[in-house]
Amino acid sequence: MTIAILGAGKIGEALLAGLIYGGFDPADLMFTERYPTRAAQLTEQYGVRGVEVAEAGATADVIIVAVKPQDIDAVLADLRANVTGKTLVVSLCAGLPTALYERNLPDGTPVVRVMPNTPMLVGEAMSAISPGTHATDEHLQIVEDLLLTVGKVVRVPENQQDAVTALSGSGPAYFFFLVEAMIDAGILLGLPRTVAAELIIQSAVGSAKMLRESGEHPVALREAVTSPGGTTIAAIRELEVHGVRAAFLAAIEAAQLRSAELGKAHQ
Ligand SMILES: NC(=O)C1=CN([C@@H]2O[C@H](COP(=O)(O)OP(=O)(O)OC[C@H]3O[C@@H](n4cnc5c(N)ncnc54)[C@H](OP(=O)(O)O)[C@@H]3O)[C@@H](O)[C@H]2O)C=CC1
Ligand SMILES: O=C(O)[C@@H]1CCC=N1
Repeated sequence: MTIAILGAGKIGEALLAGLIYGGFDPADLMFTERYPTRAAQLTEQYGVRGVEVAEAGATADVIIVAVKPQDIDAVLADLRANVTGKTLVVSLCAGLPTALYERNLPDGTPVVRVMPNTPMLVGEAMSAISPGTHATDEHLQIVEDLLLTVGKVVRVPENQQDAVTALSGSGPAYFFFLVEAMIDAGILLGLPRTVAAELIIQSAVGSAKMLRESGEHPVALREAVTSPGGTTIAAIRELEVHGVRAAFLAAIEAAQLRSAELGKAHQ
């Protein structure tokens, strides 16, 4: 099975690296990139061929679209004439519905919409997949197997993809933002930046492992840290006073609305 990744930017390169790390033969992979210097650098690093979108469309069994949603029209125009209705098309693009691809590609084209995230780079992606009209269970299985090499996969109805995008697609950015803010707090308290960073990053990794491995609800884990009359409850009170929970609800809702907007721009 040959796979072409269209747009080897942040998420496209993460997938390329992850697939190779997961055992794919670089000879079965190709990518497209607009700038020759970037393409040459990727070829040198991964041993994968850079090609034009037209060649990728004509030769690959699976096309994975990883360009920004704003760039999709040019890609569809280049693909249209070069794919057959049998090529499996996988979209990683926020907001873009499978119907957009189905309308612009040959009749019967199987399309699977995916929302991955960047922890793919370390084999810890969370990806959600949804079939378009012509994607069969077999197509979904192909995509699921590909993504299992770089992390976890869930299947969701397509109408949940904007919410997924807001939660796990953008999610790593919220955690990084939190870590950044906590390191700044360490600076405020007079700690050297390197020490503050080590304290917070290890606390983040340890907390994530506890969430995954203990099977406990986050509330129970937080309560176990929160001693009566102690330090943690003093901090939690400030988080509540500053509306941090409400800020997360509003922020994630805004991300969902933006995902839906990106889709509407291409209807
Ligand atoms: N970053 C993330 O965490 C996630 C991103 N996504 C989705 O993945 C997609 C890519 O995002 P991201 O990787 O962040 O963006 P990037 O801008 O890093 O990557 C997009 C890449 O596509 C290239 N490109 C654009 N048009 C073409 C074209 N016509 N032919 C070939 N290459 C092209 C761009 O080149 P150039 O640099 O020249 O513009 C760029 O290298 C988006 O649709 C996004 O919604 C999904 C989940 C998570
Ligand atoms: O910010 C974005 O639009 C993309 C989609 C999800 C994560 N990054």
